[in-house]
Order: sequence, then structure tokens, then C-alpha cells
Amino acid sequence: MTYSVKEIFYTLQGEGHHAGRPAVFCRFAGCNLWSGVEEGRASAVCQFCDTDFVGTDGEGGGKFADAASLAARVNALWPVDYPAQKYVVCTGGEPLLQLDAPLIDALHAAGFAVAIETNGTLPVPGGVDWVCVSPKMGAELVVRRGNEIKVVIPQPGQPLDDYAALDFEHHFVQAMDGPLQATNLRLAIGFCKAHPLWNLSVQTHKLLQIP
Ligand SMILES: C[S@@+](CC[C@H](N)C(=O)[O-])C[C@H]1O[C@@H](n2cnc3c(N)ncnc32)[C@H](O)[C@@H]1O
Ligand SMILES: Nc1nc2[nH]cc(C(=O)O)c2c(=O)[nH]1
Ligand code: SF4
Ligand SMILES: [Mg+2]
Repeated sequence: MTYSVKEIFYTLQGEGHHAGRPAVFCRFAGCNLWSGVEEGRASAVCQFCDTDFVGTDGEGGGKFADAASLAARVNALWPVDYPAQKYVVCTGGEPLLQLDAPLIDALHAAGFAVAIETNGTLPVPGGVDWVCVSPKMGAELVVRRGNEIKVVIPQPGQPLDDYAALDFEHHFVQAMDGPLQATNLRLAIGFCKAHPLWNLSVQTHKLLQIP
């Protein structure tokens, strides 16, 4: 199939369990919980998104006619003299609208471990090596197991106790960025201290001013 990709870049994973790890990010275009157009934000299921995932005009973005060509572009960003620890984070937008078995196979063939950042509303294909789910209020959570669950807070009514009972290895809360970011960070810190299963995920790439 043809893949629509907003941007591809090499940076450090900023969030969650693998914060600090070098990774190629493949940001797929499009999401099932918001159009990405500002005028539609207030009526979207997910209203707090911090990301531009519309179109294919970002750095390294484009339409890729097949899995091999997209995997080759991802691979081209990895340091040629260091073919170990290869790690690609598929994000978006919602990557599970496009990530499929041929692409996972092509990334594996290029030597990559494949991670996803997903809103958890779509099934995860087999072979994904690291699954990070970030549930969104108002959207049904179908991905109820994985490696990490990373809950953006606050989202009114979110069932954090129910999330704690799901089958995840690591549990994170992440302060919602936006006008109330400082307040949300205090809330997240207090939540972790009161519920020590949960650890704080800081969006370190924003502090570091890297992509
Ligand atoms: C842009 S999303 C893309 C992947 C997928 N659609 C998802 O929602 O998980 C990547 C991560 O950023 C988080 N995120 C989005 N907007 C945020 C914000 N304003 N503050 C903090 N985290 C945010 C999401 O919850 C998710 O964990
Ligand atoms: N450095 C960095 N780390 C990230 N972790 C999750 C991101 C995302 O937008 O999915 C992201 C991102 O955009 N940049
Ligand atoms: S589900 Fe993810 S990509 Fe979609 S609007 Fe929400 S945070 Fe952004
Ligand atoms: Mg981001």
C-alpha cells in the first residue's frame, strides 16, 4: 500500500520508558480522533494534540509507494557506522491507520526494532516490538495490553484505576502541554507521589529543544 508520512527524523525518544534513547521517528499523516485542522479541534474526540500531522510536507515526509521504500528512508537516517540498537518509533497522527505487516517486516529486515505510539483505538499488528498506548477519553480503548501505558492528564473522568489493572509493564502519567502546563505538571507529580505504581513522563525533547 501507499504510506502517507508527515515527517521522518532522527532524534532521542523524549518520553516514557525509553526517554533518552536514539530513535528514528516516522510520523504518519492523519488521525482517527482529530482532523488536525485547528477549526475542528473543539469538536474533536481528542482536543489537546501538540502535533502537526496533516499532509506529507514535513522534513523527510512524503508518499511512499511501498514498504521497502519507506523502510529504506528510515534506514538512511541511522548512522551508517553504527548498525546496532536500531530503533524506529512509529507515531503520528495515529500510526495504526497505516502500519501493517509488510512495513513491520521491511523495518525488521533493515535491522530495526519497531516501536509505536498509539491512542489504543485500533488493533496492533503482530511483530511490533514496543507498544506505548496513550488512551483518550471519549474513545474506546481496544489495546488493553502492551509495554507501556502513558496517560496524559488531566482528562476529566479518566479511569486511572482501571488503566492500572490492564496488562502493561510500565505506567506513566504525562502532563498535558498547553496553557495549563505548569499546573498540570504539579498535578502529575502529586498523582505519582500518591499512586506510586505511576511514574512521571516528562516531555524531555521540549526541554532539550530537539525534535
Ligand atoms: C501526538 S501523539 C501520536 C500518537 C498517537 N496518536 C497517540 O495519541 O498516542 C504522541 C504522544 O503525545 C501525547 N500528547 C499529545 N498531545 C499532548 C499534549 N498536549 N501534552 C502532552 N502529551 C501530549 C499523546 O498522548 C501521545 O502519547
Ligand atoms: N523526541 C521526541 N520524542 C517523542 N516521543 C513521542 C513523540 C511523538 O510525537 O509521538 C515524540 C516526538 O515528537 N519527539
Ligand atoms: S490521538 Fe494522538 S495524534 Fe490524534 S489528535 Fe490525539 S494526540 Fe494527536
Ligand atoms: Mg510529540
